[in-house]
Amino acid sequence: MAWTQPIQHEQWQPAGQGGLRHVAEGLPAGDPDRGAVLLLGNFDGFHRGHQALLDAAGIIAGEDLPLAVMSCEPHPRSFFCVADSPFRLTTPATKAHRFGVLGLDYVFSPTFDAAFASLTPAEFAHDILKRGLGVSHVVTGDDFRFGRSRAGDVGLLVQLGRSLGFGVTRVPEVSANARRCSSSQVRAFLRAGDIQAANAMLGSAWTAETVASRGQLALASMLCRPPAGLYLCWIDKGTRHLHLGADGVITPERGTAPVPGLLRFLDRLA
Ligand SMILES: Cc1cc2nc3c(=O)[nH]c(=O)nc-3n(C[C@H](O)[C@H](O)[C@H](O)COP(=O)(O)O)c2cc1C
Ligand SMILES: Nc1ncnc2c1ncn2[C@@H]1O[C@H](COP(=O)(O)OP(=O)(O)OP(=O)(O)O)[C@@H](O)[C@H]1O
Repeated sequence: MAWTQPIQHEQWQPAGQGGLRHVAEGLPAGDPDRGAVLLLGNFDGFHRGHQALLDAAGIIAGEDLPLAVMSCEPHPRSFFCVADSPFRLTTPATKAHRFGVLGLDYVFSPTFDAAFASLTPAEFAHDILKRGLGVSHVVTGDDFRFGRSRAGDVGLLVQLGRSLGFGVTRVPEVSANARRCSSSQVRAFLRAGDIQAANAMLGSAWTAETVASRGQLALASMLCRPPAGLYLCWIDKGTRHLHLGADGVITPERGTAPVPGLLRFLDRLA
């Protein structure tokens, strides 16, 4: 699929209807999705660093092995309450939609709660990756941390994989314009209104979910919010000039208000 195209015309489907399999706890013995190559991380907004992990995983999986991604809900940042304002790049629905478009076989989406957060690195590797999902291989970046208090790093994961019988691939850092690609940096660009820089790091236009709110159209409340202003957006089948208010309400410069769905931010005009 042409990931680098700025606008993708795939059909929007609400959460749970995209055909992507959601695995919350584990896969039963004999399940065809056991033995997958699994990307490890949060993957909020699928940026170019994440794409590099997917490319590496695709090569390992080839034609034979299932390809999957781990992405917890809620986002660990929400669980640990480290965010004082909406920060997410994707709603659960747009995230699932993106994973479906990328051709993954399933998303492992455990509930990130106190019990999950307190798993030790060894418990995560043994109970979740090996026994629960039966992975054959996992793929991470160089800074992946896991387990209680972020105690596990990629070196430990390699050791655990060796003793438990799954492979580990560490993908080198991917940068854009001399900055490490990261969801945090994309959020910072969006909050500064630098849509082009955010999109360069994402590798495609930031795709936000819009919802009906008190008779108006608004950005989904969990989403990171660019500053109030006029934006060039792609919606449905064409570009529109849309005002974004400080409260997240979206109004068209002219014409009828768009209906709730996907809004792709292309540039900030004013
Ligand atoms: C099983 C498991 C347990 C985790 N436990 C913690 C934890 O106790 N504290 C923590 O800060 N991160 C923990 N993490 C890491 C978080 O998923 C997340 O990567 C981390 O909070 C940093 O998020 P950030 O990379 O978005 O800053 C755990 C991850 C896994 C897979
Ligand atoms: N620029 C990058 N290059 C290579 N791997 C990356 C890069 N960014 C993230 N990864 C890897 O992708 C996986 C998912 O990472 P994660 O969801 O934490 O993304 P992130 O962009 O680092 O997010 P945040 O900025 O919120 O911490 C992890 O294994 C991580 O190491």
